[in-house]
Formats: sequence, C-alpha cells, structure tokens
Amino acid sequence: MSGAPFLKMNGLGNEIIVADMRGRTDKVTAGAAIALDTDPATHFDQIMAIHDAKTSGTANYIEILNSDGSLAEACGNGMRCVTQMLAAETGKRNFVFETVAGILTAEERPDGLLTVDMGKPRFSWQDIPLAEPFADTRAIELQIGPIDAPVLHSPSVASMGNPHAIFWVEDDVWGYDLERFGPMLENHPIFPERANISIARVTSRETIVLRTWERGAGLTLACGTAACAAAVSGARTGRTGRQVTVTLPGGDLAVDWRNDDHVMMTGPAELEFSGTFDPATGAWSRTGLEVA
Ligand SMILES: N[C@@H](CCC[C@H](N)C(=O)O)C(=O)O
Repeated sequence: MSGAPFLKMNGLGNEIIVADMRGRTDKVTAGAAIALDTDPATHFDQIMAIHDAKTSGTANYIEILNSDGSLAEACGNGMRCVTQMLAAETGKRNFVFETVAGILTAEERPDGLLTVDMGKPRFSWQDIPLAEPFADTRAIELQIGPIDAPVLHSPSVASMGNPHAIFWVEDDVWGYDLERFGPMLENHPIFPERANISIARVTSRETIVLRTWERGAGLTLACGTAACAAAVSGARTGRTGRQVTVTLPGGDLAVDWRNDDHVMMTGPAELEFSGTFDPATGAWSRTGLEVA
C-alpha cells in the first residue's frame, strides 16, 4: 500500500505522532512504531492512528500505540493533538471519537486550547485491573524500597480507560528516582496489564504537581490520563477539590471532575512537522515544516 501522511505533534511535550490511516484497511504495526521511535527525528511517546469510523455518529476510530509497540486504551494529550489536526483540516470545533475504551467527545475552544471529555473514572480493582481484590483503591498495599522505610507506598489506583497508580508524596516530586522505580512498578505483578506510574504532590486544594512513568513509553514530559487519574484520586481521598490544575514537567493541564462523573481535561497541542510513512515498516520522509 502507499505511504500514509502523519503529523509530528506534542501535547505539553508528550511526543505524539498523528497517523492519518483514513481510507485504508491496514494498521500501524508494532514494528513500525518501534522503528519510528528509534529514529531521533520521529522519537515519540504515542502514535494516534486515525481510522475511518466504525460506529455511526462518530467521526473516526482512533487506535493508540505506545513507543514499545503495545496498544493503549486512552491518551489524553494525543486526543488533543488529533482534535487540533482535524479542527484545522475541517474548520469544525466539536468531534465525537471512538477508541477501544469507548466513545469520547473533544472540542477546540475559541482560545485555541483543546478540551477532551475523558469519560468516567473507574475505581474497582477488577476495572483497573489489579491481580487481587482490594476493597478500597484509594490506597492499596504496595511499596518500594526497604520494608521498614519504603520510598514510595500506598498508591491510589484508578482507570481512565488505562491503568494508573498515583504515589502521593509530601516533598519534591523530583527527589524520587522515577527512572529506576517506574519500570519496576509498571511491571509489578499486582498490575496484570502493567500500569502508568505517577508521583504526585498536592500543593493546595486546587493544585497538584505530577511526574509520570508511562506504561510502554517510559518517562514523559506530560501524561493527560495520569493528570486525570491524579485529579480524581486527589478528590476521592479528600486531598483536593474536583477542579484542579495539574503541573506536569511540560506544563499545566486543567482537570474538572464534573458532577456527572465525567472528567474534562483542557490543555494545548502543538504541530512540529509533517511527513509520510509506511505503516508496515516505519520508513518515513518529511513533507514540510509548520508552526502551529
Ligand atoms: N500519554 C498519554 C497516555 C498514553 C498511554 C499510556 N502510556 C498507557 O499505556 O496507558 C496521555 O496523555 O494520557
């Protein structure tokens, strides 16, 4: 088949490739993802592959791949990039998309920021999923470091379509070696589908500082679903209110856990350059350089 167009974009530094797979029957392979990630010019955290709609009433079906080639159920920063790309192409502002996690809506606001309805969080141990029952997922028994002096412990866990563990700390989130602990916790047997691992510090009822080790991608500058998972976990543990600003290494996201249980995430997206690629192999070439 012929090459597929792509845009290299980012959402607060979360590196995103938006692959235009509309009108095609093939998919982006894990091998292509790994090849694109290995090239420093196209290194990315997630590929958002836009396919033709599967369900009436939706604009497109979006398949999400991590840089290790695995599939992800959700990606907040990537959805903002997809929304910005399609808004620029069509002149529309509101979209309904489908992912493996379900149907979601997204909007480009008049100020240029993008809001995505990330759906309803889930908290039961089966939904996250965890390998064994926990009645209360606001703090589960899990720790890292010496047994009598754990470095990180008792995370809140939540699903935003994808699995998250939030370790609360009271000091600087940069004081923790997330590059070392992240992979251990991501692959801990308590998480049968692995998990995104975050360290969170509440700085007021309305503000959280967050760093994330992403499942299948490693340390990133921002993780939208982690910001949402931290926000809902902050509210359900009484640490914060339901509207918070989450400060990630790449910048701020506004998260509003509405009373109808939907989590609304608002932030920017940025275009870097465009190209075409082979979805089977990842071989690519540049077609242009644009500024969003
Ligand atoms: N960067 C994303 C999250 C991507 C998916 C994640 N690595 C997973 O495997 O669940 C975001 O902005 O939400």
